[in-house]
Amino acid sequence: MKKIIITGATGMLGTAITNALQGHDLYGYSSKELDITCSFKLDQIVKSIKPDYIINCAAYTAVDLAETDQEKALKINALAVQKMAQVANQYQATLIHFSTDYVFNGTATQPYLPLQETDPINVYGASKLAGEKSIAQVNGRHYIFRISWLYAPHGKNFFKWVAGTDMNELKIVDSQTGSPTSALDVSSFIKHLVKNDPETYGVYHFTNQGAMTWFEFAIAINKKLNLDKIIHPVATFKTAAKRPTYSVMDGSDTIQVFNYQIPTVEEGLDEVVRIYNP
Ligand SMILES: NC(=O)C1=CN([C@@H]2O[C@H](COP(=O)(O)OP(=O)(O)OC[C@H]3O[C@@H](n4cnc5c(N)ncnc54)[C@H](OP(=O)(O)O)[C@@H]3O)[C@@H](O)[C@H]2O)C=CC1
Ligand SMILES: Cc1cn([C@H]2C[C@H](O)[C@@H](COP(=O)(O)OP(=O)(O)O[C@H]3O[C@@H](C)C(=O)[C@@H](O)[C@H]3O)O2)c(=O)[nH]c1=O
Repeated sequence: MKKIIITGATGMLGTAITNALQGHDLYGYSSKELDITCSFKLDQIVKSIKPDYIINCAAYTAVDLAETDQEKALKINALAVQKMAQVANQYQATLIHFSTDYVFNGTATQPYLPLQETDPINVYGASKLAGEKSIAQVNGRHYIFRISWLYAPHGKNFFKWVAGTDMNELKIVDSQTGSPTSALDVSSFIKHLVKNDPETYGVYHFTNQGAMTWFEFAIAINKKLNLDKIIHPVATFKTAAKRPTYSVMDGSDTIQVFNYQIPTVEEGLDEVVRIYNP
């Protein structure tokens, strides 16, 4: 049994990780209970709990809003993360942090490797990259997992939007390719990591295996849930933030280093569909 702090514990990933880690000595904090930008409170909590792990699920994730709220995105996704890495180091805790496929510019034609050049094309991606860099500077016991296109039976996400919208006809972009990733699969992996920690710190990619466009993902959701919606592919969908055209990430290091078989995109979706309760 490990002592584990979870920040952003009521968000999509935080909820899934909290569920997966039941049985450990968990200290989960919503944004109201612990605002990670409050470094004094963060320090106080870590000092008093002295956890084995801090799992940071707190983040500014509103990709479009970030374009006009750069300061807040940076404060939460970079400055607070830097402090968290320092505090984790100070009290000998291992930090598990999550980043995104949006650190890449999307011009690649093959899956991105963890050490491949980053070049975010939107403010959210830039703020998450700044968070990664500030963790690396501290150079401690820190894992960074870049995940992508996260969805779950709970929380706010693309799967739930397609499943729950009243619209019978949807227009969905087929000009962006990535790997939809189940938060349940990320959580099962984190459970495995906490149990079998190889202590090989660094940046890793974790996504469900396989790739598709948002349009193809919408089609798959429509089919698996028997929604009977009409879904049209479109080349563009106007949004404030640019999104990478191709953001598939290579997770073979993760599979090897952690000795873990990552489920496919289809397996991930099947499990979420099975649990989803409209
Ligand atoms: N969602 C996705 O598609 C992807 C997510 N990621 C990364 O995965 C991680 C988890 O994301 P996800 O669960 O989807 O995000 P959510 O937006 O569902 O959850 C984020 C949580 O962070 C909380 N939060 C926001 N600001 C603060 C703060 N200052 N202090 C404490 N908590 C705060 C939010 O609380 P409140 O709601 O009260 O503001 C919310 O509960 C993030 O690092 C994200 O960048 C990576 C790739 C894809
Ligand atoms: C609502 C809607 C969206 N879209 C497009 C817009 C966008 O390109 C794509 C997905 O839209 P979303 O806003 O759900 O996704 P988005 O916010 O871009 O999701 C991202 O979130 C952050 C947090 C990450 O880290 C990324 O990995 C990624 O998951 O679908 C349509 O084509 N038609 C529509 O009707």
